[in-house]
Amino acid sequence: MRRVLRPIKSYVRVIEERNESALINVLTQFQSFNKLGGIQLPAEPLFKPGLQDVVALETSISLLDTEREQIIIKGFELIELSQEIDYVAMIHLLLEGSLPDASQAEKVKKRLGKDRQVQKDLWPLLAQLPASTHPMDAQRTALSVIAGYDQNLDDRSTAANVERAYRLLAQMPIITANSYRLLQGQSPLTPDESLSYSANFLYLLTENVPSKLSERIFDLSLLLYSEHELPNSTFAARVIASTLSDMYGALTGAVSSLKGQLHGGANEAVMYMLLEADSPEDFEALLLQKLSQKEKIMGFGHRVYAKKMDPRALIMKRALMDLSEHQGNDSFLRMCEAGEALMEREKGLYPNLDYYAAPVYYMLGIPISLYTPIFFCSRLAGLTAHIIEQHEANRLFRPRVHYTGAPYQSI
Ligand SMILES: CC(=O)SCCNC(=O)CCNC(=O)[C@H](O)C(C)(C)COP(=O)(O)OP(=O)(O)OC[C@H]1O[C@@H](n2cnc3c(N)ncnc32)[C@H](O)[C@@H]1OP(=O)(O)O
Ligand SMILES: O=C([O-])CC(=O)C(=O)O
Repeated sequence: MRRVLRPIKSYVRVIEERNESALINVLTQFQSFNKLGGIQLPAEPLFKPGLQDVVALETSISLLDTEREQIIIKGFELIELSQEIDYVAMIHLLLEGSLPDASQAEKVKKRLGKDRQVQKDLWPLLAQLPASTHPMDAQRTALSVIAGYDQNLDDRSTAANVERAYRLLAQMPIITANSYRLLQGQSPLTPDESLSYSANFLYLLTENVPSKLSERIFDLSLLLYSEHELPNSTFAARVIASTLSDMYGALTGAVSSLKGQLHGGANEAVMYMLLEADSPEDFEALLLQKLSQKEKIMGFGHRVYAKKMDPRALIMKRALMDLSEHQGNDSFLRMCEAGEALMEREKGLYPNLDYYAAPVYYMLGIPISLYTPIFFCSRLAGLTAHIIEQHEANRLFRPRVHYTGAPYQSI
């Protein structure tokens, strides 16, 4: 009897609280009771288009706490972290679970430096890709190739996976920048050992040793992109990892997911849109025209933040202000501000991180088709942590469907 009463009480409570995801959990319990011959309820289809608000898994990595407007990563808040630590410390936090002290930070830096050796066979292979290949597709191809060099591929233990994660974090910036160079018919660059992780990455992307300001802003962008709970790409990676497929396989799925314009691909789309306009007025007219044609405006809206500003966008906006002041050119800043005001007025929508990351990358001199690949390189820290967590406590993902096809008929 107690087993029957407990879900009824929870049902009443969640109805009162209008808590949808809790309601789903309780309905699941009711369904089990149905099966056990307990109380009878009409079968409720547990169907949420796009899995909106569905709690799909347990994680100790991160949470978007929308009520407190906080992005919690391993118990710390991302925006607070962005004022205190660099991207390398974030890698330590995500892979080791704690903020590094000075000697641990030094160790991670050394480890990322040591693991930079990319298999030389990779360059001739990537050079054979058609020149029109998007660098994200080159990233995906490279991941498949380097899987073949992993002597330990079937070892999904945490130790082996952490080792792999560090190696990928060390190599992927080099692979990303050099695959772009190869696609342009240029030869690969060698990393500059004297530079920090982020300065070296930016150097490989632009062929220029960055100023301190550029280095700081680029590092900040990597940190802000590094982890964000369960976006489509992270879910894709965990779904693949849940078959006990390896880290490279899970990451190739994540790259493909991230490439789409509704997700990571938005940062490139934002930049192409900004370049279509010459002035804030011109940009407003462009956005109004797109809205009148029911087009989505890239860089606005978010499944979880919905009608609130992505807190990361605010930090990137400040970075754009700093760069604009330093370079004596505020044309993109003024266009972005005009777009932001217009979208708030017309649609009640606010920018996400991609909206301000795009002009920041442009002003840092980075080629546009590398914006989403950079997002992937940064997100590798979070993605690998999620794949490790999935392999540590695995349950195969295998949901059901709401069938809308024809009913059974005999042939
Ligand atoms: C780092 C990241 O990956 S952040 C996301 C980056 N992606 C983008 O910037 C792409 C543009 N944004 C979007 O397409 C959406 O806001 C998403 C995909 C991010 C979230 O989408 P969902 O949660 O599925 O919301 P959905 O697309 O159903 O939109 C809800 C309503 O807001 C509108 N809306 C949402 N975003 C936008 C937008 N960017 N431009 C115009 N209208 C929008 C929709 O048209 C819809 O309106 P309607 O109810 O009148 O039909
Ligand atoms: O959380 C999401 O759905 C998308 C996003 O902002 C990210 O991956 O950084």
